[in-house]
Amino acid sequence: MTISPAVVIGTGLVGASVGCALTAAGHRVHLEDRSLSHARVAAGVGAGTLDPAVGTEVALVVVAVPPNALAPVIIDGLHRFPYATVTDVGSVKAGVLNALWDSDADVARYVGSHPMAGSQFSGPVTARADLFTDRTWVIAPHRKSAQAATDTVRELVRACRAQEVIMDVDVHDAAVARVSHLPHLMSVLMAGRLTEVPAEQLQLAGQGLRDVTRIAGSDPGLWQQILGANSGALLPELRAIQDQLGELIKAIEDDRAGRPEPARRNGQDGTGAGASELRPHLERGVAGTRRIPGKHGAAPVQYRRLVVEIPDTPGALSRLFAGVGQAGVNVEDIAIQHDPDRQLGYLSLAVDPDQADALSTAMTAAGWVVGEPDPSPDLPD
Ligand SMILES: NC(=O)c1ccc[n+]([C@@H]2O[C@H](COP(=O)([O-])OP(=O)(O)OC[C@H]3O[C@@H](n4cnc5c(N)ncnc54)[C@H](O)[C@@H]3O)[C@@H](O)[C@H]2O)c1
Ligand SMILES: O=C(O)C(=O)C[C@]1(C(=O)O)C=C[C@@H](O)C=C1
Repeated sequence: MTISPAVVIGTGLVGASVGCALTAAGHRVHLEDRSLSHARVAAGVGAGTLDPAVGTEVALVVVAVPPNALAPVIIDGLHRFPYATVTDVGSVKAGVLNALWDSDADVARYVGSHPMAGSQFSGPVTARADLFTDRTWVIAPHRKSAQAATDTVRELVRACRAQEVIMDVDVHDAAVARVSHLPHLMSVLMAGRLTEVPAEQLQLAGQGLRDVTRIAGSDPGLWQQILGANSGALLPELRAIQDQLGELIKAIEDDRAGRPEPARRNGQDGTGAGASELRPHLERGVAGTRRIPGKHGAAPVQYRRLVVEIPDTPGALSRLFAGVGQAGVNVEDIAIQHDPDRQLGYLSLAVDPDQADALSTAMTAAGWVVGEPDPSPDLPD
């Protein structure tokens, strides 16, 4: 299946990243955007050329415009590029397809798709050729999609080094309500509360808060369109969370009421009837995080994390990784926290649980200060 030359319409974060990935894979990419400056910046970061494509030669059109603009731009693309497969990267699929059924466009050449990769940023300046590497990319053929069109989109996904998942349009929209849109709103609510927190208290913000609020920094205009396009699937999820929030509040109220007054004042653990009601909520959270697939879409793997103190000096990281390599251990993930008071950081290494003890011993013998391996299995990222 050939995907060259390709046209990317909408050269913001996702479109320019597609352009960069395809260009890096050796394909010719023509860029279009209603904002000429976006297209220019996209070309500047290596997403493709501003030269117009010859309509009859184009093999693939990737539409990466905001949700409300998707359907008309796809329809226009099907008309202007009469032999091309047209796909889009929109976050919600059913409404776009319904609009296409109502049009006179050659719908057989359209196969929708959705890379499950992005960021809180917008525009081509933040584009990255590796945005989709190893990330899931949903392909959602419909009942009239030509097999050749689906195969062309599969080739696009391969060229962007993503992992394809073929899924029905409605199943996709229900899934993203749960794994993308509801999490987004939870992050928004949490981050919104911060507007009422005094600045001196915000100084205490740690990584947990940053993890929970990152995506709340996304473009409200884009998300208003995404959420509006998927409100049917989203509302039951929101109501379920509303119920669970009520249960959580009650559990904490009962916990509080169950503590004898001195224990409550001293902040001690309660022994009253309500004291145990909170725990199932916390355990359910742990169970949920463990269901998130691991790297490369594999089954969830519970790694263990070793925390190694690392001096803030040149070459320290490379010495540390050389030591890990000599111990024959593969590092699955890393994270660094900086000590606010001392000139050192803490490097957290996620490794196979069977190798954690041996690595800890080897690193300690080599002079590193290693925290005890966390006895509880790590949760997947
Ligand atoms: N941001 C993410 O994390 C993410 C991830 C996956 C998919 N998506 C989807 O990708 C699409 C693009 O999102 P983004 O984050 O790249 O947005 P963006 O704002 O970074 O880019 C959108 C681009 O489309 C252009 N545009 C708008 N209307 C147009 C039109 N009618 N014709 C031509 N160009 C037009 C804009 O000028 C802009 O350059 C959306 O449909 C979104 O749902 C976003
Ligand atoms: O910001 C990120 O990390 C994302 O991957 C964003 C994310 C997601 O929720 O997974 C958001 C919306 C898109 O439709 C796809 C990806």
